[in-house]
Amino acid sequence: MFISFEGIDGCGKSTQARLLADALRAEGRAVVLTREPGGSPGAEEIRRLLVEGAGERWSAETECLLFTAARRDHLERTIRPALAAGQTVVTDRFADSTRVYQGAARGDLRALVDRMHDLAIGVEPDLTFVIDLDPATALGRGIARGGAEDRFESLGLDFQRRLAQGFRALAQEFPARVRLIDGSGVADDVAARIRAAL
Ligand SMILES: Nc1ncnc2c1ncn2[C@@H]1O[C@H](COP(=O)(O)OP(=O)(O)OP(=O)(O)O)[C@@H](O)[C@H]1O
Ligand SMILES: Cc1cn([C@H]2C[C@H](O)[C@@H](COP(=O)(O)O)O2)c(=O)[nH]c1=O
Repeated sequence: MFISFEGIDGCGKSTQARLLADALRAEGRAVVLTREPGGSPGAEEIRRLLVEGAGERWSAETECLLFTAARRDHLERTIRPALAAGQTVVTDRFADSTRVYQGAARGDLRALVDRMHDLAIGVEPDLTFVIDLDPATALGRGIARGGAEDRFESLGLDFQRRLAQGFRALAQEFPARVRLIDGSGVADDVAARIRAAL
């Protein structure tokens, strides 16, 4: 089974991906917990170019190409081999992030995103959890966490609001696969909502 977690920066998806992977392993399943951009050595190199790059280094179009290239490597080197071996794959972000970040929030590039996806990726998760959290709360969690903001987190509250809207719209666009999960409250409460949906 192939499961992805999606949502705005700081919504809690890494925490929830880890909790779900731990819970499935405790039930005896073999689970590969991975992330995007990254999840394979080559894709982690592309991640450094993308996420740690300076402010306006890349256009939204170039970002779309780079995220897609990273995803192709992740798919070839990590996701497909794990699924072929009968393992469950839990990924922190996948193609929906490109649909929302590059396709909607950074520009009106959804047609390009879809063409790149069809050309180079062509698969979707079986199930996607979108962690839905108020952007101000997510920003507050990020500030409490401390450390360096990444290039996208520094784009501000209005950008995060556009993202949140874009992620909610995914649940309507892909109702068979995408589940919107209320991300408010403590992590264990959010995890319980995810288990109920699973
Ligand atoms: N339900 C929760 N309540 C309060 N704090 C939380 C909750 N879930 C996660 N956090 C904390 O909020 C911060 C962001 O969480 P996490 O890294 O899981 O989010 P994320 O969506 O993966 O963020 P990013 O996209 O920025 O990597 C972390 O410090 C984490 O410990
Ligand atoms: C896969 C993907 C990611 N992004 C953005 C979203 C985040 O701001 C960063 C990744 O950082 P995280 O803390 O590991 O979530 O990259 C994007 O814009 N497009 C994508 O396809």
